[in-house]
Amino acid sequence: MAKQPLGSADRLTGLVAKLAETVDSRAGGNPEKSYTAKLLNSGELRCGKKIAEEAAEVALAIAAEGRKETASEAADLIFHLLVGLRAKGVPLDMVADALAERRGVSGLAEKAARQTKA
Ligand SMILES: N=c1c2ncn([C@@H]3O[C@H](COP(=O)(O)OP(=O)(O)OP(=O)(O)O)[C@@H](O)[C@H]3O)c2ncn1[C@@H]1O[C@H](COP(=O)(O)O)[C@@H](O)[C@H]1O
Repeated sequence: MAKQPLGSADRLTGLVAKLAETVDSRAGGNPEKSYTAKLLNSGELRCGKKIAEEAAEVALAIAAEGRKETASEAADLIFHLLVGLRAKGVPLDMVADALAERRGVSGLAEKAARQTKA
């Protein structure tokens, strides 16, 4: 079966932007009423562990499950990544800066430059 392309990110970025606002709004909230508040309250280590767990689930889904399961695990990972970034105090603009700096630089060229430096 031909693999579908990623397609437009417009809808996803809009939803991620709203989710980021929700995550921000939950900081300092009641952990008994909000999973986000509970996770943020649990600290950076716990948030980091959840991201590792969710990332492993995405990896397993990509390797061995269907597209729907993979999309669902990816959504979990995006949510937990936002919570982890909030827990760490890393604004999305900083991630945007990191991504923007790499634009147009081939991953292979970047790796070769690192190996020359080492
Ligand atoms: N997108 C999500 C989202 N994705 C996943 N999850 C939760 O993430 C949790 C972790 O999944 P697991 O399978 O690891 O469950 P678990 O083992 O019970 O979790 P842990 O005890 O290990 O933390 C589940 O309880 C999911 O419901 C989410 N919880 C919240 N959101 C969004 O955040 C908004 C605010 O949620 P609250 O903060 O709960 O009000 C929601 O309206 C959603 O838009």
